[in-house]
Amino acid sequence: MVGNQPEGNAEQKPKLTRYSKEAPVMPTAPLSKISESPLFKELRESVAEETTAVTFACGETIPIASSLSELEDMVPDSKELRCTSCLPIDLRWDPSDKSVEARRAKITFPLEPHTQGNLERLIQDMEPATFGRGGQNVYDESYRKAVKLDPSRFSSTFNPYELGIVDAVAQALLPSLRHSQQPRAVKAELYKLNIYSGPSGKFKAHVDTPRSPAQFGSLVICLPLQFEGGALEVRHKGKAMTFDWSRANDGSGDQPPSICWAAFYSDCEHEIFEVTEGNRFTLTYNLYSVRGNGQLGGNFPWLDPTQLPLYNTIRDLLHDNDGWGNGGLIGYNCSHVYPHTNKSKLNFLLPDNLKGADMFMYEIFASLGLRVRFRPVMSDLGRVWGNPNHGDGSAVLPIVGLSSRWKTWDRIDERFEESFDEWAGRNEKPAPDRWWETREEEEEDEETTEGRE
Ligand SMILES: O=C(O)CCC(=O)C(=O)O
Ligand SMILES: [Fe+2]
Repeated sequence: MVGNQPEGNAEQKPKLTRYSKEAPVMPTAPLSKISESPLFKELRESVAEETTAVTFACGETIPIASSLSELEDMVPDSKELRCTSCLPIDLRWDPSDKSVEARRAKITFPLEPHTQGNLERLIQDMEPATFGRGGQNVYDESYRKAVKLDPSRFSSTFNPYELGIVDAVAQALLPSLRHSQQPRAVKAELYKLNIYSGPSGKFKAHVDTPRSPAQFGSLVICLPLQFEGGALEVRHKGKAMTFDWSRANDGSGDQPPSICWAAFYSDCEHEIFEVTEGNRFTLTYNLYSVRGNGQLGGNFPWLDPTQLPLYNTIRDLLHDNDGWGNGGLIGYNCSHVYPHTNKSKLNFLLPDNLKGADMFMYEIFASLGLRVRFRPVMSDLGRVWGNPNHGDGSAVLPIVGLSSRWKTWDRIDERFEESFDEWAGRNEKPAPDRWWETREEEEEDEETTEGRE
């Protein structure tokens, strides 16, 4: 993300910094007076601190009442508008054996004792859960041991909207941006039913494959069944959040049976530790950023960037005239991954699909009148050639600010691959001279696609 200095008096008028056309190697930002200043040092340090402090995952536990009257009792104060409990959940599926009666292809959660046999039938009817590796769907029990069912084969009475889960996710992970043109909202789309069974069900560290550039996260709902182990750990920038739902939700302890849920940005690495016993039963949803329905209530939860800790630091830096001269560029490496391989989609969706700290930085820059643009920036190509295998075998393409594994995106934009090859000297064409760039002929386009200040 790049913020140009705002238009101001003649001295502060912005001017774009360019990299020399002759530069054949990876451009690095020229040191300027301003980038060496103590204020800039403070900014770098604060950004590093603040961006790791921003939330990347959230979750909750919702108790299940056995009946409508119990549900009413569980909410003693009628003024309590928040949805704090839910009713039992029915799940029905298409059995592989068509002669199976409908009542035998149905489970109610919390599990009714007479439906134990149905649970076993469901597991039999499910399919091995594959995952994407090197652009292909593979089944490898040493990496992922689970069974899954596609939504075309099951339906359930569970609805994450009714329980306020989607609203909670929107508030925690996708608050609306003041400087976007319209409010944004969250759409949750049912993706799979998964069962991780003991003794060795698991899903080792991975990043979910986004189904579209608008997908910003994943939602996992854990239904009440007895299991041991199987904690979900979500990681981002050296921090980890663990959601351990074993015992918590089957109602066998002091607590009522419950629904547990977690949502996280899709580029965050996560892992399901081994289920040692029982069945860990989850519904997964893809989360998309969509246009909101308006603000008729006048109570839309905008972010107020002026209240963010970094706001003052950046404002002071901009007002520090000594060093800016004819203006300049401030570069900020995004802390999450975006669909950087497709320039038109990147510009079309931004800033609406910005996540966590990136969204805060955008708001700060925009509220200070900076013109914000997004650029994929290459870095450290040696890592691509030197270490083609990373973790689960996928090649790593490091991009400053947009560090990503190839496998994260299903379709790699061909133009991007071509430029990448050119840049890396893999063919005869001259290497592109700039990645951290602004091209004169693109200026008009950018105004219409990105000029959202
Ligand atoms: O079941 C879970 O906790 C998460 C599942 C998961 O990571 C996935 O399906 O990609
Ligand atoms: Fe996942």
